[in-house]
Amino acid sequence: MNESRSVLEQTVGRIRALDEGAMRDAEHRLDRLTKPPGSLGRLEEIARQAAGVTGLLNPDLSRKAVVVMAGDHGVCAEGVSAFPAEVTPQMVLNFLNGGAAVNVLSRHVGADVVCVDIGVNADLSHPDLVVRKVKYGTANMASGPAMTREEAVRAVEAGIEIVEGLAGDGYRMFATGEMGIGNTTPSAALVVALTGADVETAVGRGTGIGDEALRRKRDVVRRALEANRPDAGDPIDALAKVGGLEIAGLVGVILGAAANRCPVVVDGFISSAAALVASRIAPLSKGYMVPSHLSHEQGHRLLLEHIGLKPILQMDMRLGEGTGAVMAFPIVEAAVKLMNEMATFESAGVSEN
Ligand SMILES: Cc1cc2ncn([C@H]3O[C@H](COP(=O)(O)O)[C@@H](O)[C@H]3O)c2cc1C
Ligand SMILES: O=C(O)c1cccnc1
Repeated sequence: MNESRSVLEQTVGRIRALDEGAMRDAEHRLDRLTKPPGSLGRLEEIARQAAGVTGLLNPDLSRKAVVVMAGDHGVCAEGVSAFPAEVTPQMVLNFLNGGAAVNVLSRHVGADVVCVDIGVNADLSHPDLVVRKVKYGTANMASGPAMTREEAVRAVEAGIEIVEGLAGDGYRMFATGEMGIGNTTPSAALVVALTGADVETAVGRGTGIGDEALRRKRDVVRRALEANRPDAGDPIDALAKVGGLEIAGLVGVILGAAANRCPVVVDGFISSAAALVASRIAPLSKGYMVPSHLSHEQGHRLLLEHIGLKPILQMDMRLGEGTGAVMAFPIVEAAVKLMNEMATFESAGVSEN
């Protein structure tokens, strides 16, 4: 029976609810620590979540990777970004040479950057580049589907397989990152298609477009939804018609992390659009998501509220690449350390009340 199920179906089938017993043990432990109950705020919530995700009170999350999915977008032809599409392959080389913001932050926190060509519109080669190219960029969604359903599933499965490989190599915590000029446009289209949000709220300035381009971008999203009529009840249909290859790859990263009982830290607007799709494909995957920051991108607040994720940081960042997610890695590790290394009232001889 199992052989006939796709990698995606098998992966979704492996995702379990968080470990209630481990979360109860975590709560009990947190309440014994030398502090007023609840006084470590979100750090306590994160520690409890880490226990539920891994099934362990003291998981070692020190091996961590940000998976940066790169892909191009046919919709760039409509003038929706402040930058030209050539920047996508140029930035991929920058990631591989260690010079992008996500590289600096990853070195700072001890994380590895895994850069994946899942749909860049150029032939790139580098010993560290993971090539899982589904096609040379999406088609222009303003006039037809960005990709076929089969292509979308292949991109999701590439993300799953990359995380499976990394988990096999001992990685225990993941972050979502992306690079793809134009990708705030499909991200916003997915938000509108799957949440019913209005275009004015969901579509923002991305890399920093002016008022005229913003009007054009909103019109492009309306045209894409009109031309493709994505099915709000079918997340893969929406992903294929108005999504992107790197967004699909990140859906796979999130589902793969959840199936492997690893926390996955979700970056900004584009990554959260992937998280929305993942949560619709596999509602249980939500428990494995750790929100990182509230992006400056306009639609992000609504998107996170819709998924039910409360951002940890608010730094007015709007870069993507996984930068906000990587910044949150040490917070997750700190939460776990507090739960395990602090003295309890008993062990320290501190009076409780
Ligand atoms: C040099 C540069 C580096 C980036 N790193 C991430 N992005 C971010 O900007 C893009 C999305 O914005 P839009 O939809 O407006 O094109 C994505 O590639 C995203 O990762 C960058 C953009 C630029 C220009
Ligand atoms: O929030 C993000 O991830 C984002 C916002 C604007 C441009 N690129 C990325």
